[in-house]
Amino acid sequence: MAVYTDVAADELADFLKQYDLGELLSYKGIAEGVENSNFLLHTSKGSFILTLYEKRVAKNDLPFFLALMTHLAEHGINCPLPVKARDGKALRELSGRPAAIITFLEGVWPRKPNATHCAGVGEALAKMHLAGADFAVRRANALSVSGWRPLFDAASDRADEVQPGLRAFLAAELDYLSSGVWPSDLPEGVIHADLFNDNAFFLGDQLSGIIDFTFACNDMLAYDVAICLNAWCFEPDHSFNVTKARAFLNAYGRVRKLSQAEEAALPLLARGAAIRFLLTRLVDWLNVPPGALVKPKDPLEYVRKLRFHQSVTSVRDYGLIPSGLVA
Ligand SMILES: Nc1ncnc2c1ncn2[C@@H]1O[C@H](COP(=O)(O)OP(=O)(O)O)[C@@H](O)[C@H]1O
Ligand SMILES: N[C@@H](CCOP(=O)(O)O)C(=O)O
Repeated sequence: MAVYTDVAADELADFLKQYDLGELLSYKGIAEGVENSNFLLHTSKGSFILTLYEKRVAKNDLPFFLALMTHLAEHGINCPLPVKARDGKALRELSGRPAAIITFLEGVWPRKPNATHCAGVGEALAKMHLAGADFAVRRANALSVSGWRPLFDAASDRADEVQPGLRAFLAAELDYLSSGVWPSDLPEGVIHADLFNDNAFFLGDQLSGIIDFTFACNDMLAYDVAICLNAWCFEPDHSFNVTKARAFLNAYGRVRKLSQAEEAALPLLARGAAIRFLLTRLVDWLNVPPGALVKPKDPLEYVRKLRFHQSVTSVRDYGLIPSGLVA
């Protein structure tokens, strides 16, 4: 459950007076997510999500996220829209945190994703990549290679408390990934960077929309593919599900074809994507703020994923026939 900052009812009612959203009927903290404090609001005009931006989000980046959601929604991507207050501004402050209200998206995220869900996400991710092509605002990825070392430094002293040998494992992988092997010449654009199953909503097997753009940034499009491969294509026992990977990658490729270079880089990008989430989870695991209603996510899940990608040599292992080869 993620509520780091609580909001009192009278404070919220006052806050809502700045909007044209009617009267507050009820609100509650949302028992999901780990990054920000989220509340579901019911007003006389409908349902909305209130987000109070916390820890990892730099205030300067918030206009990027809000403008991106608006841009994507205007380009046919089903995602929440920031709600503007009467003064025309969506970004405000509440309980000492930057805050915004966004529209409520119908659907539920899949607790047990199947290959059809994976295909839906592949298609949506590729459409998002195309829709972001003419988004003019830029935001560098603060959690790419150069951002991993500070996370490691923040957690390394206590890493072995979580799993013996974890510190050395992470140090070796970081050394490898920062030794000049990380790609720099693949197609770039706006990436979601956190399209996990709790950020993709479905009605039945049909994707109804995507949420949570608080890690969105400019980076390699194939890196976003690698993040999803990790998030969607492993089983609860941490084995890789090649059927789901094939469904995801083929659906992505039908909308935006991966180049040969992008395909070839996938194992490396998936290693990077694995260590990025391993490290943020590890830091969070070791630093739960006292009193916060949050269930930190398991960093060790990503150790197993990382080991899998270390053993991959070809996209065939992901269920793909390499481009340029006849089936
Ligand atoms: N626009 C939305 N419509 C419906 N539910 C939402 C919306 N945004 C967030 N939620 C709910 O809040 C939860 C946490 O939101 P999320 O943005 O993932 O959290 P965080 O800000 O911590 O990353 C989601 O899993 C979902 O249940
Ligand atoms: N997806 C991340 C955690 C942050 O995302 P949220 O949407 O759950 O707040 C992970 O799984 O480590």
